[in-house]
Amino acid sequence: MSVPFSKMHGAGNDFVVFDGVSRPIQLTPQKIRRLADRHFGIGCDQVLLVERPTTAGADFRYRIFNADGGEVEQCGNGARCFVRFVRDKRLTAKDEIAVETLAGMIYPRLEADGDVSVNMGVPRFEPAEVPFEAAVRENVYDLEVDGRIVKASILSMGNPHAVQLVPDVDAAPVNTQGPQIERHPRFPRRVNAGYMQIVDRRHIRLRVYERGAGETLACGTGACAAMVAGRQRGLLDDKVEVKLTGGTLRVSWAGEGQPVWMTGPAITVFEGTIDLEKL
Ligand SMILES: N[C@H](CCC[C@H](N)C(=O)O)C(=O)O
Repeated sequence: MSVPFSKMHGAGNDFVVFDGVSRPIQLTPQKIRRLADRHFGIGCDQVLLVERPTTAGADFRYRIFNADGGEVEQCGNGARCFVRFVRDKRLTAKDEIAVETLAGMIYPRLEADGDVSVNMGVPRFEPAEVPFEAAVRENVYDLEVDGRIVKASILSMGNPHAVQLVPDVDAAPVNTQGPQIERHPRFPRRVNAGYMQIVDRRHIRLRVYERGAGETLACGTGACAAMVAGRQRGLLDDKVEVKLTGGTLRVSWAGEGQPVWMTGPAITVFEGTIDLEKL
């Protein structure tokens, strides 16, 4: 049975998006891996499935599957593409949408210039969210990797992040050390490994080795986590431009207990149909 999909990206982090509202769509981990495969499938970092909400007050439920087939709690670039998708598919006429995710509610908003802003919720540091005591100052922890100690800010944007400060992202060991951090024994649900270079108090450069996807051209929750980490260390102001390989995101955070806002592009590249039974 052929199913329509949209191929989309947010700053180069790319997605295959399905409408599970108009008709139910069943996706298994094996089918997700095939869909995400850049040779045997369509190719993407994550697959997004839009569904009817299961909680009162939500307009939609939005499910996120990494290229490795695992379902995860949150995806920032995906949330922006979700808004573009439901508006273009006329599944809603709202500008601000209440969206249910595994990490709780988020509230993305379509801006007049076509960009999308997302209230990504309050960053979390407690042990239930990250497997470290939150007593450490600025949430910077020692991680032993390859016999050496690396210092990383550990926090959750609904999904777990370990963010390091590096002098030059171009020279950062994203694809050698990143996989080791992703699967570090201190992270029972694995983790997204961020490498942040501070340009000045309002500009950072960032690369992320994503849990379940590898290095992506952009990571929205990673951009939020990096900005929070930098701000907690007293190195960043409350509004920051995050330059990633695939584009630039704008992140703002007023501080402890406040939500993080992220703004950036959401692009539909092409539409297609695919027979999921043949995958
Ligand atoms: N790899 C992430 C999910 C996608 C996040 C990223 N694509 C974003 O834009 O936030 C994780 O396993 O938590």
